[in-house]
Amino acid sequence: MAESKMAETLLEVDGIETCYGLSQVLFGLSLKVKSGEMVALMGRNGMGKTTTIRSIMGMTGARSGTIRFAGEQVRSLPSYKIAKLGIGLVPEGRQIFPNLTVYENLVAASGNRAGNSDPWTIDKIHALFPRLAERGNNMGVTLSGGEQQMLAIGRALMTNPKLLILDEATEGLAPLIREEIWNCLSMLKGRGQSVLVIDKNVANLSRIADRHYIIERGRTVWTGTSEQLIAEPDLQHRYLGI
Ligand SMILES: Nc1ncnc2c1ncn2[C@@H]1O[C@H](COP(=O)(O)OP(=O)(O)OP(=O)(O)O)[C@@H](O)[C@H]1O
Repeated sequence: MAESKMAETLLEVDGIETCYGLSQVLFGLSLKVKSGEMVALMGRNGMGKTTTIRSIMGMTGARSGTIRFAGEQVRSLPSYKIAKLGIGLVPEGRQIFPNLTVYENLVAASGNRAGNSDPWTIDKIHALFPRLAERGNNMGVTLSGGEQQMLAIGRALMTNPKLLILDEATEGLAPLIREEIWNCLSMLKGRGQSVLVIDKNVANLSRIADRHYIIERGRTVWTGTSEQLIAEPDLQHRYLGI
């Protein structure tokens, strides 16, 4: 049943504090993603969204608090172990492998550890983003920004993640490509994929995300559903500068 599936917490971040050297960026930040949910993380530049993702992934370890993923405590695990538990990351700046071909980028970390009954395959990724099939033999470095983002999403999906995280899903992309990425996210939500997404487009986020967290100076200052976010335009003005 969708109801009982929605009730299961996949990711639970509770009271994390994260620093870069002596500079503390997160001050007791908490959030949750339930199975099958699409959750948005919003906030103005520099408020700690990327640092939250880096903390979850173990790239910049949180010094306190708890992070549980799929029932396991992951706060002090190395990044590769956290990824293997089933988190697919589409990082800020995409970070595709520039000296591998598009095809090699897609298959480099592919797998189905979670035992997804309808796993992503290269053919399905090509059907989702036909441009990646056309450019299969091209080196990553030759791709446009939009193609790189499609590749980064395709690469993350090829790991068949329990949770897909996108940091700046559509930042810096041309309008048509942005639309393609939003359509892709809608389709993923329809498939029941759990997603944590950072983006600045509140209109699109409130169209497809189930819940939202607004971060201000390393703390969660608001959380609610899309309906609640739309009903409070003042919030967008106060915390998002819109
Ligand atoms: N490697 C780093 N070393 C020191 N400070 C950092 C580092 N990375 C980020 N910061 C600082 O941490 C704070 C939060 O940055 P973060 O990138 O998490 O914000 P953000 O909300 O993702 O913003 P943006 O939308 O600009 O990406 C900022 O003040 C930033 O300058």
